[in-house]
Amino acid sequence: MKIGVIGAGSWGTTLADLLSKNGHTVTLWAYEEDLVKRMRANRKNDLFLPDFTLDEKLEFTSELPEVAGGKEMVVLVAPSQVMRAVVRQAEPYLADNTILVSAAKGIENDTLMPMSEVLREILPAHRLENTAFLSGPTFAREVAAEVPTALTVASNDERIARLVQTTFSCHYFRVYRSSDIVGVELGGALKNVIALAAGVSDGLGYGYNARAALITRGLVEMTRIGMAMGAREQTFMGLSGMGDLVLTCTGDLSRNRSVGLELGRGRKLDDILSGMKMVAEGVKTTLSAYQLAKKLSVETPIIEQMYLILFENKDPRAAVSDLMQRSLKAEMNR
Ligand SMILES: NC(=O)C1=CN([C@@H]2O[C@H](COP(=O)(O)OP(=O)(O)OC[C@H]3O[C@@H](n4cnc5c(N)ncnc54)[C@H](O)[C@@H]3O)[C@@H](O)[C@H]2O)C=CC1
Ligand SMILES: O=C(CO)COP(=O)(O)O
Repeated sequence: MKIGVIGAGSWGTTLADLLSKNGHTVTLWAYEEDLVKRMRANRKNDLFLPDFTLDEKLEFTSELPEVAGGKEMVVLVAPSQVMRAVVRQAEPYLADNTILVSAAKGIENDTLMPMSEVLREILPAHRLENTAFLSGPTFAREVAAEVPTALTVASNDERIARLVQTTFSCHYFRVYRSSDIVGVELGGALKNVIALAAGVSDGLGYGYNARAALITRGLVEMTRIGMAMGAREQTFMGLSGMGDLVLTCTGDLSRNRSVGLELGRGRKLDDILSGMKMVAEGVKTTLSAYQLAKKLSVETPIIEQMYLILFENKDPRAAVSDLMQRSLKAEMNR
């Protein structure tokens, strides 16, 4: 297949490399023109995925018409807050039957939309059946190193899900199918908020008990928001829900968990973010998730405390104390 990948961060670069190794003809678009020049010269993404030499057949561009035009599949891997702008610019160049695969994990600020709703708003109706959403426990560096990985693709159209599944799957990358788009993409977006909280807890020096509690109760909050948005409860028990939540709350490769760790150790958010080239999607998604939960009248105490730490400067220790001293309840798992 001829495939374009929009976004040469660590995940877009890794997926482009994988697809090229799978035998497809792949063009990777980077936002940074200089990076394109260096990737052409060195076959390395020194900004976002150093240490890996990219497949020799992979092509690079900074021109959207080149990555979008004449492609059977285009993979969207820009950060979620800029996805709308990037897709709007690329859309006019897409062929009528191009399949779009979104791999971003976030909820847009202001509109509070997951990526499927953003796409529904900006794409012409005929494109919507040709979309799929890829999510799951997938640290880019591990996939680039060909470590066994499993994840989920969701689409309304079973044929599209099957096609994406076979296009991406290989001996180290196993893709499962789902028809629950909102569940799959919200799992990936909301787990980042809980990963920030798990990082805060570890940064404060709390132990494994606290982390296990955050993961378990965090999953309940994710499920509640998801169900209020029309997702299936069962989806949150899968790779794109619990799978990605466990990975990101416990894995030291997580950027979101790292930001939380630094917050727990007492650093200020602006300070932490100013030293990062990469995106920690959970920061902006916390604001969206907090507002979305309020709008849907869903109880999400961990997300609320994470919002207060990030956006109202609340002391992390006070946030944990407030979580612990809420009124005592029966254990409700949804
Ligand atoms: N890195 C990972 O392990 C995984 C990341 N993801 C998701 O993939 C999406 C992309 O993240 P990463 O590849 O990790 O990015 P990254 O953090 O490695 O790099 C940042 C990316 O943002 C792009 N960017 C910054 N400003 C931009 C703008 N104004 N317009 C267009 N692009 C801009 C940069 O060019 C670069 O591609 C995110 O939603 C992330 O949650 C999903 C699974 C795994
Ligand atoms: O989504 C991811 C793994 O599935 C990557 O997590 P971070 O964005 O926290 O690094």
